[in-house]
Amino acid sequence: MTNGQCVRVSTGAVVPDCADAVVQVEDTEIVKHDNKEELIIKIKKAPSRIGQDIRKPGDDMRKGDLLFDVGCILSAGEIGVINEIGLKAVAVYRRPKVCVMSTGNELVESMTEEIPPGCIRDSNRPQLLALFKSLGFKPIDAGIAPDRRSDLVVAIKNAFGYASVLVTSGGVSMGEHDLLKDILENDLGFKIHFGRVWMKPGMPATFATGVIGAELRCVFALPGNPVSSWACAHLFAAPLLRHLAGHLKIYNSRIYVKLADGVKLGERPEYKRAWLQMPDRMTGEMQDEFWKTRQETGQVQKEEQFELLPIAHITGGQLSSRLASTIGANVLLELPQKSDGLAQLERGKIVQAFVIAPI
Ligand SMILES: Nc1nc2c(c(=O)[nH]1)N[C@H]1C(S)=C(S)[C@@H](COP(=O)(O)OP(=O)(O)OC[C@H]3O[C@@H](n4cnc5c(N)ncnc54)[C@H](O)[C@@H]3O)O[C@H]1N2
Ligand code: MOO
Repeated sequence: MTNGQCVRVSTGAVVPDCADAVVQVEDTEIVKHDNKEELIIKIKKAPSRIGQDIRKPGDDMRKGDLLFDVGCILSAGEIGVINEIGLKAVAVYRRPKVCVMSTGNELVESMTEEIPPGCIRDSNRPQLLALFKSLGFKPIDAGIAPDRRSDLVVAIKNAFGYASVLVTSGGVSMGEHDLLKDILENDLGFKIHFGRVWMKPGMPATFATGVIGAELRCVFALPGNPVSSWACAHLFAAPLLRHLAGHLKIYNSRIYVKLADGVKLGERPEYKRAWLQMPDRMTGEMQDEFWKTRQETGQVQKEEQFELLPIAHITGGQLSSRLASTIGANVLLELPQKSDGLAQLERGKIVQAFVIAPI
């Protein structure tokens, strides 16, 4: 190629050394050709600068750039980059294993056709197994154990043959069959770090650690009420598992949301299940102001000024037994307990919420 000449290149192809800009084919016109090759090309729109549409080696990343920080999650994009640069091996954390066990004489396998009087289907184990799997951990089904000391001791010891973290549900409140805490402390010699939390649902949530087979073991003994075990798994068990998986950010993201309806406050701080409705688009006037502020100050104004906060709809009845209140929920609203001056929150009030599922 010399002055006044050009060649056709495809996107991504090598540009000849002597060329210093690329013109898009739609900005050119063939003036003359001999049925095999273009002979004269008219450039309708001249390149605006030297180097136009040429990517130089090192434009995407340079030697010495830090691409992945310790504790980062290898999602689709990161895996793409690993392959793009031909990295043959990366050091990763092992997915933590977690055993899930239901306890209770009243429980039967969920697929049982005829449920004997006084029995119920075990829904906690399948929901907790599903939750841990969806979060990227390796859940192990440790079955149903009856409320009998000797059986529970054997079942817990067995579970620790498969994983160092055990999540149980049921048997942690005040009933005569609620043996878990006593067994952990007295039969297994575990230390109970907390055994009651001032929250709803999940007040009897228990966390204990101990040594079995020369290894540190952790137990979350969660309340049997299905929503209680579900909420405590999100709030307590998932952060520990994320920590073991090497995540730097172990807690669920917290965001501000606006209540779609007024809500009465309870005796305990409460995590209500809710789904988020994204607010309507900004009006034209709001948009003008939004962009003007951004241009002038480089700052985005507080979102609530633009009515941009998501609106939280509580998912019907919030009894700890009503597992259907988890259907479609993507946040846990953090509501304070009622106090002398505050018995309810009005519609439109802004509260904080833990994100528990894609919004
Ligand atoms: N006297 C008191 N009673 C209760 C208290 C209290 O402080 N004093 N706390 C209440 C709270 S809060 C909760 S939460 C529950 C938790 O009790 P447990 O953890 O001992 O759970 P269970 O009694 O075993 O079960 C409660 C409830 O949930 C059902 N359940 C249990 N496991 C499953 C399962 N795998 N799948 C589906 N449903 C399950 C069980 O049948 C009971 O109906 O205690 C309150 N009581
Ligand atoms: O705290 Mo319990 O979990 O209300 O039902």
